[in-house]
Amino acid sequence: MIELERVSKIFSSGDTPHYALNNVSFRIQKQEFIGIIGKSGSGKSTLLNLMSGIDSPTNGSVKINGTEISSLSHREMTKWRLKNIGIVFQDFHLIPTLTLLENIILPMEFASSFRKKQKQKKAMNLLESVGLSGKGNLFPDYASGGEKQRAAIARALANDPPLILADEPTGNLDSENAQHIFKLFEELVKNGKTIVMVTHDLDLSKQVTRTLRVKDGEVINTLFQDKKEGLGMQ
Ligand SMILES: Nc1ncnc2c1ncn2[C@@H]1O[C@H](COP(=O)(O)OP(=O)(O)OP(=O)(O)O)[C@@H](O)[C@H]1O
Repeated sequence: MIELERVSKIFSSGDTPHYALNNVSFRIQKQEFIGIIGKSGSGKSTLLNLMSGIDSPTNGSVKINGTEISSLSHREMTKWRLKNIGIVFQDFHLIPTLTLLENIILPMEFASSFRKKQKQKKAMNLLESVGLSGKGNLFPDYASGGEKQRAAIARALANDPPLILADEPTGNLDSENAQHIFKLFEELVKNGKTIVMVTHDLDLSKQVTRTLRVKDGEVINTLFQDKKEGLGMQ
């Protein structure tokens, strides 16, 4: 599903190049639930931004589902991303002037051939699947943090992408809501999605199926989580 080969990302400040990522290679299979962990500034968000095509690598190859995404033009990338990747942010990024339901319909307006009624129905189904039945007419400002994040996840699923990338999706939530979001992700993985989630939450990072640890721009090890036997090094 995801294949990074010798990927580097260099940001230049003045004359000094800064390697946000340095020669990173790994693969992620379909239906894995990956946690990306590491200290602040280690390169986690940069890694996620390269996988989503929000940013492009200085060197190396990023393939998602066989597509070399850095070879896509900006226009092609936008179109491709709408169908292939759902993105969930720590601070939700919901549009405040649209209701939760309208926020979920929005990505379908750009990428779905559904008629208006079908889009509405799909959005209602998604709302129900994230436990927000009856909340579709709420504006984001009147929804709780957990509700906003669930709506943001429903929006990420609107065009049924195979891959969900989430940057600190539980960072603004209390532990109970964080667990709800985590359970929702687990359910999505069971139903065929692949999820890559940056997290600072150690409890959650112990519950995913695999962890990539980023340190100073390098992915230094890969831990497999076997729920019965605990963590084991690959
Ligand atoms: N656009 C940019 N220009 C210059 N430097 C950048 C840019 N984006 C990130 N960096 C630098 O690259 C490094 C990695 O940043 P990144 O945001 O990926 O870290 P992170 O692990 O996600 O941190 P955090 O956990 O605090 O969000 C940092 O040193 C950061 O300052």
